[in-house]
Amino acid sequence: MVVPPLLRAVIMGPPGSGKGTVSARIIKHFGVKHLSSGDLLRDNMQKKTEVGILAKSYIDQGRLIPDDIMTRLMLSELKGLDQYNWLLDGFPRTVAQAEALDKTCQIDTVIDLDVPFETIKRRLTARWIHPASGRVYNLEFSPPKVQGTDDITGEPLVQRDDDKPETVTKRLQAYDAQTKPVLEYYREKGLLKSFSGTETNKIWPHIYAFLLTRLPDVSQKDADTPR
Ligand SMILES: Nc1nc2c(ncn2[C@@H]2O[C@H](COP(=O)(O)OP(=O)(O)O)[C@@H](O)[C@H]2O)c(=O)[nH]1
Ligand SMILES: Nc1ncnc2c1ncn2[C@@H]1O[C@H](COP(=O)(O)OP(=O)(O)O)[C@@H](O)[C@H]1O
Repeated sequence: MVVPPLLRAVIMGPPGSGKGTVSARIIKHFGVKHLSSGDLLRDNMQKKTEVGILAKSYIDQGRLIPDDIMTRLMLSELKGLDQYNWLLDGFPRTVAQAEALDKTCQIDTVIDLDVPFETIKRRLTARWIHPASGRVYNLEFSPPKVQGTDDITGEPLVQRDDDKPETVTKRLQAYDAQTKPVLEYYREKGLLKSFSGTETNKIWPHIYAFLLTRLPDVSQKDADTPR
């Protein structure tokens, strides 16, 4: 029997482009492991670890965490996922990170969410999260069932400090300067698959169809509309 190779995928896109939202749908349908650099950093900040304390000073300014720290953190987490299909979200964000990742494994798919900056700015001010799980809500697009509380645990939702308008502008500048070159890096390797649009619900069916060429849908079989 021929065993298909494990999925080694990355999801990219500017802050607020929907990486977390789309990742949750990918996990639900394709059962892959998800590793989000932002969730991992927020977890470290909440626990006040050495990395967390250091990361906070960068994140609050809308700046990227230095490559060596970020790469060490993510590659050490990835070691535990060796046997699984996985999806990286928020890493790599610089060419140096992408090169370090290439030294440890072979990425085969890069999903790029190409969403205009104007659309994003509006979304981020309405974003609320459940820090413990990384679940994401939006007051207009995907509100919680009960205002201010997580649907699953009933715990309070919070707004991210770095979703303030002035920090969002800095994060978008960092994306342009440091992360756009990563798109080029993967484009040249023939791995980049871009999905353009302003609404996640319109982009998602294309991503779903694309991934279906690689993995079976493991979610409930009777749900014929992929959501
Ligand atoms: N209005 C609107 N909001 C969306 C859409 N897709 C995602 N969002 C919300 O936009 C915010 C950013 O999405 P998120 O998945 O966290 O993006 P990420 O920063 O790339 O991980 C969240 O509050 C989402 O609920 C959409 O199509 N329309
Ligand atoms: N790969 C990375 N390299 C450097 N900094 C990172 C990386 N991933 C996350 N960060 C830091 O954490 C912040 C939040 O990341 P994330 O939650 O992925 O943002 P978003 O979902 O809005 O794109 C970033 O603005 C950045 O400061």
